[in-house]
Amino acid sequence: KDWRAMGDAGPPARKLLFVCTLSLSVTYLCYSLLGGAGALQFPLALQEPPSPPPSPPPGDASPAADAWLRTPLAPGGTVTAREPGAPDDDELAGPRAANASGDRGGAASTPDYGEKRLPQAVIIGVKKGGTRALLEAIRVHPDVRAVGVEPHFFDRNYDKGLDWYRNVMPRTVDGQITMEKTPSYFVTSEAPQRIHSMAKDTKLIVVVRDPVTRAISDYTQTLSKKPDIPTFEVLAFKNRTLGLIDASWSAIRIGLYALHLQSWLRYFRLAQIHLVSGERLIVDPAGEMAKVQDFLGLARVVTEKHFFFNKTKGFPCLKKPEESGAPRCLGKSKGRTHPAIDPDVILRLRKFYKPFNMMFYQMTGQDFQWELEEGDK
Ligand SMILES: Nc1ncnc2c1ncn2[C@@H]1O[C@H](COP(=O)(O)OS(=O)(=O)O)[C@@H](OP(=O)(O)O)[C@H]1O
Repeated sequence: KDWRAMGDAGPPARKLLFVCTLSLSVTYLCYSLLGGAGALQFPLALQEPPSPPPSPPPGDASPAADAWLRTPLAPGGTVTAREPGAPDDDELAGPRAANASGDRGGAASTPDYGEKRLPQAVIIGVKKGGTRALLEAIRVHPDVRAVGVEPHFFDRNYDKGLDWYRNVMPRTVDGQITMEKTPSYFVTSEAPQRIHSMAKDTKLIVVVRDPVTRAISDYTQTLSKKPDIPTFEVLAFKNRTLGLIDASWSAIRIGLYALHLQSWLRYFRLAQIHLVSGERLIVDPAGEMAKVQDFLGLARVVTEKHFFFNKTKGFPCLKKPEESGAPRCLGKSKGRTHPAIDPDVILRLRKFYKPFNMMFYQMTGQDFQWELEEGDK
């Protein structure tokens, strides 16, 4: 069965899709209703909370901790996306963000020729899925130029306008693809319509990862910045005795992939959305990159020979470029050790996500096998 064609399917398939998604939405709504007034916002409950307006550039101009490839200064870039507190791992603010635009390592690599263009392909999610690893690997391709930090245009900076967004981008010559990644787009309700109105043929890439592991990874990141937060087990439940999961907690909510994908399918055909397995990106980065390059219409330039497995890091890293430089692994905030979580809680979460995962497999025609035990995969 040609699952990828489902996005273009005729009325019966669409109807089935609608009915299934509706039933999941109702399931989610029941959760929200049972969970109390705080969650009575569906479908708004699926959106990220509105962000504060971007702050003026802060003084901190330390380099990105997490780039596989250090990015040079790009003339004119003025990204100011940031959270009220410390920026997220991939979100650099002010002057640091201005350094974001551009290319792969080395000051000489920022070309002053070519044109700044709006991106033709965007990595829209998911948070903690492996989006940085993917972006840095695809940037190795000579026909790809990407902005190094997350511009957050379609969620936080939309009022700055498309000229601002274009200016954030690196210069490209004809035939090169401009890219960016901002994982929060996937769960931003306005993002599908906004990206569609920029260019309806934009290629979208989503790196998905087992929603349970993703939630723990998300929590681990928050914990690293705010060590005093309650335990994962406490935050995961509205009522632990009743086994009622708190689906309004963003760490849980982001993993309801089927519901989020539904919003994108209102504006984009499934064939325009490429899903990368976050798990496979770690065990077989070259295999996933082959599919990404095919999707982007690029020659398969990024292959096995670009990766090696770093045992200390426990992840694949990029080999050093031929002429110079060191091998490039992602920084310390990528591939963190997760805290041990109560196995009963994990089990409960697996049950919670199962119908949403099944729906997601149906919608996409891909089985990501998140229900299988490690050994069975
Ligand atoms: N090659 C390589 N090196 C290091 N880490 C890798 C790699 N490939 C995938 N990953 C996984 O990426 C997870 C972080 O995902 P993101 O980059 O999407 O995070 S973020 O949303 O941008 O903060 C990160 O999650 P944690 O392991 O929970 O830290 C990694 O599991």
